[in-house]
Amino acid sequence: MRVDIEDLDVHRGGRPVVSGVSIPVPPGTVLGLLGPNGSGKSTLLRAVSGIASPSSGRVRFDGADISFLSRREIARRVAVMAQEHSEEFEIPVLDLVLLGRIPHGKGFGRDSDHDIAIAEQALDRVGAAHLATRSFSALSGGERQRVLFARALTQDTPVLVLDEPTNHLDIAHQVELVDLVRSADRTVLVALHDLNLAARYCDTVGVLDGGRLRSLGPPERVLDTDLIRSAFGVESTSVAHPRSGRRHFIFDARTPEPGPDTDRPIPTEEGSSTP
Ligand SMILES: Nc1ncnc2c1ncn2[C@@H]1O[C@H](COP(=O)(O)OP(=O)(O)OP(=O)(O)O)[C@@H](O)[C@H]1O
Repeated sequence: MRVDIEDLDVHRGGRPVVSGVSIPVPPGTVLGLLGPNGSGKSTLLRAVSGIASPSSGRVRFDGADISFLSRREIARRVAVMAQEHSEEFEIPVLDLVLLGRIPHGKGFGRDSDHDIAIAEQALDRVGAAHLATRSFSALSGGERQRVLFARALTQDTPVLVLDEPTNHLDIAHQVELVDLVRSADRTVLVALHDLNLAARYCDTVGVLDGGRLRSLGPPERVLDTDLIRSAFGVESTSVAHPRSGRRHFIFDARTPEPGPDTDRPIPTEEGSSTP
């Protein structure tokens, strides 16, 4: 399913936090949203999921403006894995994952064998089958994250919205999750802080800064040391990955604030300094 974000403005707390953002996301591609804390990534994703209402502009799923879709119609198109979740549910993991089937159900009633099979398969895919009978509230941060991803997969939507999905995950599970995202054959919008992960897994990256889209395009075109300096305030070195040859960033130091100390050399680990 195609997602189009068109000239979107979103206000929070009476001020604009997303301004004039337009991003076309072709079907089956992965868009990575990058940007410093508070740059508007979550707010943009909330608008794409129909949770936050834009003050102007629109989001379209295959051409349909989501402001004209019912909650159920939206939930059949997009599954959300939010950054913060208040789910201190004392319910078994499998039941939580089965909540993902609600938009497909005909009302309240017993879960069908088909629904249970989909939920179990999703738990298996995220390596959490062994957690099925545990209480969600008793899981670790990374285990919760994987269960919530299983719930999003169980919703079986053409679009996935993931807000920092690798938060809390150890490196093996980070790699596993992004591989799963890539192989899920869905249209994915994902907020990430790890620029190297984004460069490796996203077809397109959009860099937000102060609510505005600063740059949009393939990671190899968008991400460079100048952009990292100006958007994130960090000095970096770009190196070719020894095996893949892909560009990889090593982060060196915060860019000095402009002012009288700007010319001070940046200290390096060895104690020497670079001008
Ligand atoms: N409910 C709210 N009321 C007031 N301001 C809000 C609200 N939600 C978000 N904001 C503000 O909107 C701006 C963008 O926040 P948002 O969470 O979208 O940023 P983000 O890029 O996802 O940040 P992070 O990387 O820290 O998760 C921030 O300045 C934030 O303080």
